[in-house]
Amino acid sequence: MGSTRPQRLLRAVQKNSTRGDPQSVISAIDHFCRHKEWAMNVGDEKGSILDGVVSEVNPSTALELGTYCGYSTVRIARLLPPGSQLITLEFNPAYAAVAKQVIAWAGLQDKVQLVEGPSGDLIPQMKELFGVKSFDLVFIDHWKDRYLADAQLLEECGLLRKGSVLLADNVICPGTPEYLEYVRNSPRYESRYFKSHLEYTQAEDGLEKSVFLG
Ligand SMILES: Cn1cnc(CNC(=O)c2cc(-c3ccc(F)cc3)cc(O)c2O)c1
Ligand SMILES: [Mg+2]
Repeated sequence: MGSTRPQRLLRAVQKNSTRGDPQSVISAIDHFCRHKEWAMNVGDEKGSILDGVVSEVNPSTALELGTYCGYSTVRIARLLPPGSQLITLEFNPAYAAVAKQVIAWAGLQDKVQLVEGPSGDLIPQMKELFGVKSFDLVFIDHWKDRYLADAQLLEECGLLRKGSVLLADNVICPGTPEYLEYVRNSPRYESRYFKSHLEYTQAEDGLEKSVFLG
């Protein structure tokens, strides 16, 4: 059985970055994806926008939907203040296994709770599993046809408070039309589009930042 792309990405991290140095892990993944094999990480250009939003929100409790190889998990966790937690949900066990090792290599395992399973089942368990009251920031980057359902589920489970920020990747490419329509037209959100490019390409993509108004 040959290696998978996530496994080759992990090997590139272990070869080309310094253990315990998150920035070097981010750079190693970006180099691998730009020069060796494209992979669906949020990437460096959209990643800088993500960094800005994380720094602005300065979350005590953050949620990520869609871990993949842990690239955005590392980007977010490296900016979290001491004592804060990032919970990241991944459906695919093979991705979760790689992400766990990437997060550990970056030395961020104490700030991150990686949970395997379907987001639709796990979101209603966040309070009982992790004692979460509400999320200050949610980075949405999983299956594009789950964005709307999971945003509404977060509302219904009382996991959003006045001022909670949703940041959604890929709202143009591959696109999340029903989610965009919802957050841009709902009186419960103040939404703004950050124009960018699909990771490691010149195709248009962007992030949608939506503040929950309560
Ligand atoms: C299988 N799976 C596990 N997690 C997921 C969720 N992520 C995506 O689907 C995803 C896809 C793309 C993308 C793929 C092909 C293409 F031509 C253009 C864009 C980019 C992204 O940033 C993504 O987050 C999918
Ligand atoms: Mg994405």
